[in-house]
Amino acid sequence: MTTGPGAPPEAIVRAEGLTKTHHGDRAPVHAVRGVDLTVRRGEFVAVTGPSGAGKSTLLHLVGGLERPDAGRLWIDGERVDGHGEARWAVLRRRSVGIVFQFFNLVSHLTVADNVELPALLAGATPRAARASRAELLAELGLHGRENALPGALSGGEQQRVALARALVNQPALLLADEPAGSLDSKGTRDVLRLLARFHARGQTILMVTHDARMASAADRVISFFDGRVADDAVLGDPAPARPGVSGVLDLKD
Ligand SMILES: Nc1ncnc2c1ncn2[C@@H]1O[C@H](COP(=O)(O)OP(=O)(O)OP(=O)(O)O)[C@@H](O)[C@H]1O
Repeated sequence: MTTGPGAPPEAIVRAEGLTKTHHGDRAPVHAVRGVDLTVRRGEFVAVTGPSGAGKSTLLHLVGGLERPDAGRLWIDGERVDGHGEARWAVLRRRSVGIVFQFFNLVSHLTVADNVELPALLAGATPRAARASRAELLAELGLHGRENALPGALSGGEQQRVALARALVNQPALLLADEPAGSLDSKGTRDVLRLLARFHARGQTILMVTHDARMASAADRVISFFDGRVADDAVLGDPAPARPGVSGVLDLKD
């Protein structure tokens, strides 16, 4: 696929008729009912909706954490709905970073190791993994915390480590499932600013959130209801990629 002036924006996510029914102890739950969705390169898309609407299931399908019962899915141009776990693991390492509400850091690994691990698994040399980790942690205001264990950090700091881990392989797509859902208002603001900053540099983001303030940081808000897209609204012109934006985030206020 091509990018460049005049080229149509690429679809990083394309889903057609995506369907997932959960079979738990009780009656089947039709969590995602034939969803069509396109997320283009550089977009920041928020998915909102009431509890139980199927938002997390949709995100899990797009990240390969759950498998669809029906429908077709492409990630960064690759047809993936038939992928098994091994191929998804490779795809996630290369192309999809995920941040969760409760961070999911490896508790017995240092901050540095948590961030370097996915780079090493993706085939980076130890030296390159260290360099990427150092750059990201500095950018996220975590310089000096490299040797800490996650349990010694605040929730906001842990989420910033999780963000560094998700971005260390420069994924085409960042998925975020309630990324500020367990943070206080300062932590929420920090995560918002970070997502906005990476988005301003061209990072494609698909985020599930209950929080209207979080959603308002996106270019586009999809309202999800009862397993379906109820509304799909573009909030403004998508922010153009600004490769020159850089600097250490001010996380003091
Ligand atoms: N593994 C599972 N087994 C059985 N039912 C499930 C499973 N995962 C989700 N569900 C059910 O599927 C429906 C959609 O859940 P999902 O978590 O996707 O919704 P959500 O919109 O993200 O909700 P919330 O905002 O509360 O996280 C809910 O009724 C939920 O109880």
